[in-house]
Amino acid sequence: MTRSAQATGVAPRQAATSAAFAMTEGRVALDGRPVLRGIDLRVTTGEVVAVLGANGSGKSTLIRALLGLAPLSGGSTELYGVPPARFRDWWRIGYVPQRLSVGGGVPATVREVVASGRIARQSRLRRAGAADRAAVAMALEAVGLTSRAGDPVGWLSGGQQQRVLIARALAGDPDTFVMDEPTAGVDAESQRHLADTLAALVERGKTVLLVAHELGPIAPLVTRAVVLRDGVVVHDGAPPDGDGHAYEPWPGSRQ
Ligand SMILES: Nc1ncnc2c1ncn2[C@@H]1O[C@H](COP(=O)(O)OP(=O)(O)OP(=O)(O)O)[C@@H](O)[C@H]1O
Repeated sequence: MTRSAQATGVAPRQAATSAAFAMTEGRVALDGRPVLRGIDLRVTTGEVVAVLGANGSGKSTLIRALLGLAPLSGGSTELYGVPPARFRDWWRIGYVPQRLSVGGGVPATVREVVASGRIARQSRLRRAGAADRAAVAMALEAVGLTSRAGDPVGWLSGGQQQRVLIARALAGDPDTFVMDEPTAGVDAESQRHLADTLAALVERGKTVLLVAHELGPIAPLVTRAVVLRDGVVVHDGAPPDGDGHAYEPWPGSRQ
């Protein structure tokens, strides 16, 4: 009897590419200390996943490992079915790091930082054009910073700088957004802007993976919570009721 896979000739591996991220038994050691201790995580298209956990539980390290920024000491991870080292479609990922790191007197304007989000979309053959300028203008509008476009980013508040980073990711129109603590230390107005921006992304079927201490106004948009404790996943499922602050202890968590 012929097996169905042989009969159809369809490789079973194809299903894996629908996942934006797929980590299997992922391990990371920093300074010789295990920080991630065997993480299995698969994030599929259209999910809005919040990574929660106490300080030092490994949230940022997980995000960095998923993007190939922190090398694995064990296990494997893939972006859209491809290991990070061989991944080329970086325009598909919009990464919003925890903080803007253009201090030290770099006089970049808000518009310039946002425009840098178009780089993965450009090539040596095609320089910035009307489509890029339109995407930057739309991204600035989406985060409510159009009127500050010409200002040096250093003049903006922490919450506004966070919005610049989000606009930079929006400008690239990626499929997946990865945000490291977009709500941390951010004023109420910026949090509301973030919630509105996320709602529009969700509407368009984008995938979102974000790290948070507390979810605040974005809580209703989150479809799944992954809770870390000491480098392992102790809950993967329904998001918390309320603002996401009550992640520990987690009812029914895997201990
Ligand atoms: N470069 C590094 N070298 C050594 N240890 C590190 C390094 N970066 C992080 N760590 C340690 O790894 C652990 C996890 O850090 P990580 O930043 O991933 O946690 P986190 O959950 O994101 O924390 P927070 O909520 O405070 O941002 C912590 O104990 C931290 O001290």
